Amino acid sequence: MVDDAGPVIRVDNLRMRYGQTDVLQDVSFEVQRGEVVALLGPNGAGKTTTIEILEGFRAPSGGQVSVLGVDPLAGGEDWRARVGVVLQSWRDHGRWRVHELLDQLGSYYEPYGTPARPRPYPTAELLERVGLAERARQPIKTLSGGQRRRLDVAVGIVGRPELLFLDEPTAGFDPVARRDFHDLVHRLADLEDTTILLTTHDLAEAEKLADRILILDAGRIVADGTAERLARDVAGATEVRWTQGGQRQLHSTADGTAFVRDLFAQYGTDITDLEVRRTTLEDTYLVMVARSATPPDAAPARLEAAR
Ligand SMILES: Nc1ncnc2c1ncn2[C@@H]1O[C@H](COP(=O)(O)OP(=O)(O)OP(=O)(O)O)[C@@H](O)[C@H]1O
Repeated sequence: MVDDAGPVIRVDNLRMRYGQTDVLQDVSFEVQRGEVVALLGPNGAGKTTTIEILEGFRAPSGGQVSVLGVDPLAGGEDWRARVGVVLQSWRDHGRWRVHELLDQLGSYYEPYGTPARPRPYPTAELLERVGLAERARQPIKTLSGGQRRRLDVAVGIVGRPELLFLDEPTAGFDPVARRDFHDLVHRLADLEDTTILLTTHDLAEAEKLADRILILDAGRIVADGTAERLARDVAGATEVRWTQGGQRQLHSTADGTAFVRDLFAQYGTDITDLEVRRTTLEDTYLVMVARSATPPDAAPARLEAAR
């Protein structure tokens, strides 16, 4: 029985152990319908393992997982048809033409179409969306690395999924392909109400795409919130730099505008070389990951705040 009322993803105290090594330890989070969530973390943090468990490709060692109201290990064909997965590059079927692969995979979704969610995505429209329209008749093995990755994205969304897992989707994309992909994600989320969980090492990309950020480090969730909230928690959301009396000054604050107003009210023309910069997700991420590596009794890591 599929439950559409609750969160699309619910993870409670998820644990994963390979041999003697705990790879995930008490991981808990939820993803609501229509949310775009970025799962970030250093190499080996457990991101792919988490996603593979949510996709039903791996059995966890402990805890509860529910995806679209179903335990992924027990998900049937109708459940799988609602979930899109962008895996590592599509290496089989190299002799097939691009459109043939999408036509073939798309036909599998036909019985699962509804008036509100026609399935599959028409191949021509899909190829247009992922920027492969001109490659439709080309054999897959002749595509470049970035073009294959675009095809991977097309394969992931051909069934017009309600929930889409993207594991490092833009690895190998050129800047134009990356921007097109960002437009596509916004379109899927805004127009098709697709819930998206993605991993990426590109923090600017995560900041641009995600409604919410989860940071996983050494198998534990160390942060969960919007990029703005995490920035405010770690330091001020804004960094203000200026020169006064020949000295360079730096201050982190939650409200850059109010701070700058006060600064000018107090010191007026003594202030020169003013720069106001929002704390980026990269700043926040680096502090969060450094903090989680710090022993509990040591002083917490903080962004530098002079003044
Ligand atoms: N099948 C397996 N058997 C044993 N250990 C594994 C297996 N799969 C993954 N691991 C280990 O689990 C840990 C987490 O791996 P995972 O691939 O989930 O990390 P990740 O966060 O996706 O990393 P990356 O950013 O490098 O892709 C790593 O230490 C990895 O070596």
